[in-house]
Amino acid sequence: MKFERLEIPDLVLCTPNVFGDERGYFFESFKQQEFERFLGFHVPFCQDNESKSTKGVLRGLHFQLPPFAQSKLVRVIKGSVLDVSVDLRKGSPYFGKHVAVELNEENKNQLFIPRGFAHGFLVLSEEAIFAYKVDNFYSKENDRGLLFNDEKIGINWGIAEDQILLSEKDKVQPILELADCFNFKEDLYA
Ligand SMILES: Cc1cn([C@H]2C[C@H](O)[C@@H](COP(=O)(O)OP(=O)(O)O[C@H]3O[C@H](C)C(=O)[C@H](O)[C@H]3O)O2)c(=O)[nH]c1=O
Repeated sequence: MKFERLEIPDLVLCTPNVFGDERGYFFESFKQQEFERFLGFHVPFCQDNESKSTKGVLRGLHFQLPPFAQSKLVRVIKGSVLDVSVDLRKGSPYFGKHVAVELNEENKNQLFIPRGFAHGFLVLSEEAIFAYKVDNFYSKENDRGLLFNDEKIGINWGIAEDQILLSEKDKVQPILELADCFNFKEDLYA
């Protein structure tokens, strides 16, 4: 697995070594030892999630409030998505900034998104199967979100808004200025 820090360095792009042969392919999708050696800390993943969505679906931007905040290790099993992470950590030099990367079944790239970020993705292919690990259990009461088209964040989703399919919840998420829930700290788990 190759690891690469992105423009917001706490976001880590992970590219697996894929072994192809006449049958198809094999790759190790997660190996705790090498993952944590790169990060320099333990990530207590405790839940795996999977969702399937059709073209134009946008899920996000979501996060959970502390102490239920979640780090995520996300990947696309089928199709292609534009994956976006927004830094919500007060005190971070990147507060309110976002990083967008394409994750798809061809590149098999994964993205590690630490606690303190809002996360969402737009489906670019006809269908996408999205799978991810989280390091804190789901807490409906602490599930929060940001508006996908908040001008203060300024995400270019690459398609007209009337082409985007949102859940009713995601149509009415608050704006960045109301997000006052994370402090930037060196130790994610302090
Ligand atoms: C996230 C989650 C949801 N649910 C239930 C709650 C609802 O009845 C149903 C769909 O939930 P929701 O519409 O919040 O699902 P997504 O829009 O895919 O939410 C996810 O979207 C973005 C991409 C994220 O990064 C988060 O992981 C997560 O918020 O699954 C559970 O039972 N457990 C869970 O962990």
